Amino acid sequence: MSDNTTFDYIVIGGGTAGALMANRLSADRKLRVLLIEAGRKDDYHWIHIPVGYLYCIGNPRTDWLYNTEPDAGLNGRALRYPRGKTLGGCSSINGMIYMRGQSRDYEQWAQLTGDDTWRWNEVLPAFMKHEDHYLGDADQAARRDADFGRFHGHGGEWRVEKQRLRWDILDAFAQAAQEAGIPHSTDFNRGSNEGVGYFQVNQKAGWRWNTAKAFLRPTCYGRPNFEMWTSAQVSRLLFEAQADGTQRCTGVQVWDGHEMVQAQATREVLLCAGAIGTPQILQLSGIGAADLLQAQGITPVADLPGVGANLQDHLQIRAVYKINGAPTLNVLASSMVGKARIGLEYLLKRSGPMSMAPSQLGAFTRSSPAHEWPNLEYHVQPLSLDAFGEPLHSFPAFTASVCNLNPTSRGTVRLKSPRFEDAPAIAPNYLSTDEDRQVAADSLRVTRRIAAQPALAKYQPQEWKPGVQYQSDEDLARLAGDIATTIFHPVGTARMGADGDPMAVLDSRLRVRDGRGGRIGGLRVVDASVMPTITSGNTNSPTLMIAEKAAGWLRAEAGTAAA
Ligand SMILES: Cc1cc2nc3c(=O)[nH]c(=O)nc-3n(C[C@H](O)[C@H](O)[C@H](O)COP(=O)(O)OP(=O)(O)OC[C@H]3O[C@@H](n4cnc5c(N)ncnc54)[C@H](O)[C@@H]3O)c2cc1C
Repeated sequence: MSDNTTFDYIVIGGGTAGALMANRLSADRKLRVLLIEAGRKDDYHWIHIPVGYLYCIGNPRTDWLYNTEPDAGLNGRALRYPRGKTLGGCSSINGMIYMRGQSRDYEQWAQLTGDDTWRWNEVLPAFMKHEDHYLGDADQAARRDADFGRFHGHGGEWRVEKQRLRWDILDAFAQAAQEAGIPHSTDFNRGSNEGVGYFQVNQKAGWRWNTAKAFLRPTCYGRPNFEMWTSAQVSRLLFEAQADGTQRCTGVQVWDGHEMVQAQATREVLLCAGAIGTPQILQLSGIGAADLLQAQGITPVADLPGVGANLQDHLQIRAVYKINGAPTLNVLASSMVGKARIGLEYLLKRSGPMSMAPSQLGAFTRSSPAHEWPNLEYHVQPLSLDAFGEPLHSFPAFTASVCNLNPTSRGTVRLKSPRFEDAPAIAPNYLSTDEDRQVAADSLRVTRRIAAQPALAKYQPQEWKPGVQYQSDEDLARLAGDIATTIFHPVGTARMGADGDPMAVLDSRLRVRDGRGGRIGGLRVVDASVMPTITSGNTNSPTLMIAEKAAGWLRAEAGTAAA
C-alpha cells in the first residue's frame, strides 16, 4: 500500500468486470488506478486446472461460501451459492463456457433503458474488442467461414478455444437432439444460439483462462500508475454532500485484515463486486430501500428500493439417465487406475477429463412451440451426482441439465445485519411463478423426447431422476424443485433502467441514481448486477462486454479514448 491513497479511479472487486476495468483505465499512464479485491491472488493451482472448479467451489480460499435462504420453489431446500473470492472473481471458479446470449436480450435492454447503446449491433463490437478466438489463429484459416470476421475478434485478451475432449455419450445425445428437431450448431455466439453442439470455452492450451490472467497479469502489474490491494474488503462507500445539495462518492473504507483504512477517488469509484457483493456494499453505504436500511440502523443516503431487488438466476433441472455401453466419468474416475490414466493424460497432453469444463455439450431450444426464441439451455455432462460437492454416482450415467433462460421469478439480496463481515440474505425465489413452473415441467418433457430418440437407444438410457412415473405438470414442477440447483448466474440486483422507472438503480450509462431524479456523483456500478433482464445464456462474457462499454465511456470522458 503506497502512502498516497488518493487515486483517479477506485475499482472495487477484481473479478470478471473489475479486472477489465482496471486494465482499460490504467492503460492511460496519467490516471492513477486502485483495484481492491477481498480475496487473495489467483496463485492457487486448482484455479488453473480446468477440473479444479470442483475443489474451488466450497473452498474458503476461493469461494465466499454463501448459502441461499430456504426456497419454497425448491420444496424448502437452501442451496450452496458459490461466488469467486480471488483475483478473477467467478471467472476463476466458473464453468469457462463462452456465451454471449441472444441478440433479442440486448434489444430488450435498449427498450427497457431507452438507450440504443445496448442494442445487439452496438454491443457486438464490445464483445469482439477483447476476444481472441482460436479460429482467428493463422493455422485455422481454412476452417473459418465467410462470416467469421463479422462476429468474432482475434488478438484481444479473452481467449476462446474449442474443447480438448469428446465423449461417445455426448455425441449420441447431440445426434438424438438433432433427431428431435434441434439443428446442429458450430457457433452459439452469432446472435441466435439455437442448436446443439460442443461449447467453446475460455481456456488456453488446456489451462483455465480467467480475467486475472487476461487483463491484469501481463499488463497492469507492470504499470506504475496501477496499485492493487488484495485480501482487502470494502466495508462501505464514502460520500460528501455538495454545495448544490447532491451527494458525491469520494472514496471507500476498507478492512485490510488488520485495520480500517480509507482511499479517495478524485474521478470515480467503480463498483464491480458482483451481483451479491454490489447490492450488499450499496446497502451498507446507505443506498437502498429506506425501510430496510433503517431497520439495520443505517442512515439512508438514497432511497432506492431496486437495490438488491430483481435478482434473476438460471435454475438448472438435472435429469439423470443411467446408461450401458459408453464410458462416463462416474466409472472412469471410480478406480485408482482410471484416476491415474486421467492424471497422466493431462500431464502429457493437457487433454482428457482434467481439461474438462463441467459441461461440454450444449443445446438451445424451445420448451413449447409458443416460444418465438429458444428459451431453454441444456448443459449435458458425462457424469452424475446428487449435488455439487457430493461424490459421483457409482453407475454409468449422464446428466441432461436444462434451464429456463428467461425466468419470470424474481428474488432479493438484503442485508441481514449492518456488519460488512456478515453475508446478506440471498433469496432467489425460484419457480415462484406459474409460468416458470410450466416451463420447468415442459423442459423435462423435452429432455424425455431427446432421450427417446434412436441415436441414444444403444445405450439404453433409463431415467433415474426425476423418474418416468411422474407425468403431470404438477408432479414435474414439484420434482424439478427437488432436483434443481443454481447454474450460478445471479444478475440484476442493481439494474439499469429508464428515467422514471422507480426500481431502476442506475441510468443507462451505469451511474447511480439518487432517488430524487438526479445522480450520485462519482459512482458507477459495472458488473452482472446492472443487467435489467438475464441474458439467454451464461453470464460471464456479457459481464465483460458491459465492462468494455463502460471503460470506453470513462476513457472518453477523461479525454483519453484514443490513448
Ligand atoms: C461456479 C460458477 C460457474 C459458472 N459458470 C459459468 C460459465 O461457464 N460461463 C459463464 O459465462 N458464466 C459462468 N458463471 C457466471 C459468471 O462467472 C459470472 O456471471 C461473472 O463472473 C460475474 O462477474 P462479476 O464481475 O459481476 O462478478 P465476480 O466475477 O464475482 O467479481 C466480483 C469480485 O468482487 C470481489 N468482491 C466482492 N465484494 C467485495 C468487497 N466488499 N470488497 C472487495 N472485493 C469484493 C469478489 O471477491 C470478486 O472477485 C459461473 C459462475 C460460477 C460461480
